[in-house]
Amino acid sequence: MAQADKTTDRIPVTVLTGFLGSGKTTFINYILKEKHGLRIAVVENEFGEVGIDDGLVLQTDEEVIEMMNGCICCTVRDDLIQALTRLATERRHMFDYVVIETTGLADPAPVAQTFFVDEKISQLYVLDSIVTFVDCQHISSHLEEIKPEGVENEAIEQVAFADVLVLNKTDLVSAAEIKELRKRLAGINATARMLESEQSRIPLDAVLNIRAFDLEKTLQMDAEFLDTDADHLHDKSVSSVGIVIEGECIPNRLNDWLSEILRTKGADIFRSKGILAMMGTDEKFVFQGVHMLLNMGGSGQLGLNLTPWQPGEKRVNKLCFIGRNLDRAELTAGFQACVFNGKFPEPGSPPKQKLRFKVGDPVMAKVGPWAAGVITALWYREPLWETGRFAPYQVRLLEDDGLVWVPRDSDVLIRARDKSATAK
Ligand SMILES: Nc1nc2c(ncn2[C@@H]2O[C@H](COP(=O)(O)OP(=O)(O)OP(=O)(O)O)[C@@H](O)[C@H]2O)c(=O)[nH]1
Repeated sequence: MAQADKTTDRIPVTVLTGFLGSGKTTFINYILKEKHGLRIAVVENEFGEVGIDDGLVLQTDEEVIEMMNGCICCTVRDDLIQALTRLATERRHMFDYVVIETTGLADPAPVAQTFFVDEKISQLYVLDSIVTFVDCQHISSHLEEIKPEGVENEAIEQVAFADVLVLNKTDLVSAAEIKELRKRLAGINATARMLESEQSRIPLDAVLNIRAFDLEKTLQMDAEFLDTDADHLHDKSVSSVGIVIEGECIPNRLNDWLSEILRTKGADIFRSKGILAMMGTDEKFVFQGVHMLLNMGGSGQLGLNLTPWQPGEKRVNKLCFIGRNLDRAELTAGFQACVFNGKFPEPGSPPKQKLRFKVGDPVMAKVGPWAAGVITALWYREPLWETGRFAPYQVRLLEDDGLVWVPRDSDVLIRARDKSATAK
């Protein structure tokens, strides 16, 4: 792959755009891991009261600059100009390519415009291309959204301005849906090259250093492209709620709460993400939601390998929700209830139901496959379970001495065992 712009010595820039959750940060992490011979500086911009992406971008030797609090296409454009000027003047020896990740709600046009209308920036940088990520599962609903008068549909703008369209998350849709989507996207942008990907994995030479941005073509599509006074309006009903709360989360409560709000409000919650402290582990937990789809796990499991919570370090949970008509008080209270407040709930009384087995009985328990065990407790409960929640049995498994609890006294989950056959 070529190094910097040899002819002019200007630094090439790729602008990454694409609706919330389409796979931009996944792509950034992919390029930071790949060997491509380029030293890349990454500029991150996030829409959201609480910055999460700086934690979700892999730690590398590359330059990563985070710009927060506002949309790169409007309020922080001056910050972008300053950051790019500083990079080129103070740290020029450290990189030869720039990738800018815009927020999922950014209109790419004003960002692209910066490389033509700002004199200094246009001398230092050349806009290589606008690469737009598309979440194959969710893009259609965002393209169809009716906006208030004068407010632009960001998803359409992002597709319209793309030099390359990356149809990501092909694992979540059928081949027929992809074919249909290709037609629809071509209707908005007939000239962009389309690539398909899973986990944002695309050949890097198809998106970096391709010199695809064409000012003539852009001006034909949008005659006001270079007009710095042309204003654009964002949809004010879309906002973000950031939550920062110290403490440790109770895993099953958090899981139930997140699943419930995404199940019931996922149409309006476009995007959710967070970095969390969980009881019983020093590992940081990450959750990522796109509408109703939720991905949650230890940072290792998600391939992020964040530095674990250190001894003495305050465990501060950071979450961000972006969507339409969000209820800040309800979201904050809901999360607060998932954080352990130092008090264990009262146990309450177990149900009056008569159980089939007693302590010491040999049983087979369904833990994936059936496993032999012995009943160790009746009406078992975990200390953090809500008041009145009990499991009929706790069972010690013979194979590894592990303890499990059985949620129902039913033959589907627990059966009598012939003691002589498998007892330890
Ligand atoms: N199933 C599936 N999930 C994916 C794929 N690519 C990314 N994801 C997941 O989608 C979620 C959002 O991905 P991100 O890369 O954070 O999206 P983004 O465009 O940076 O999102 P914003 O920062 O909100 O604009 C994460 O949970 C990813 O792991 C894919 O190809 N298939």
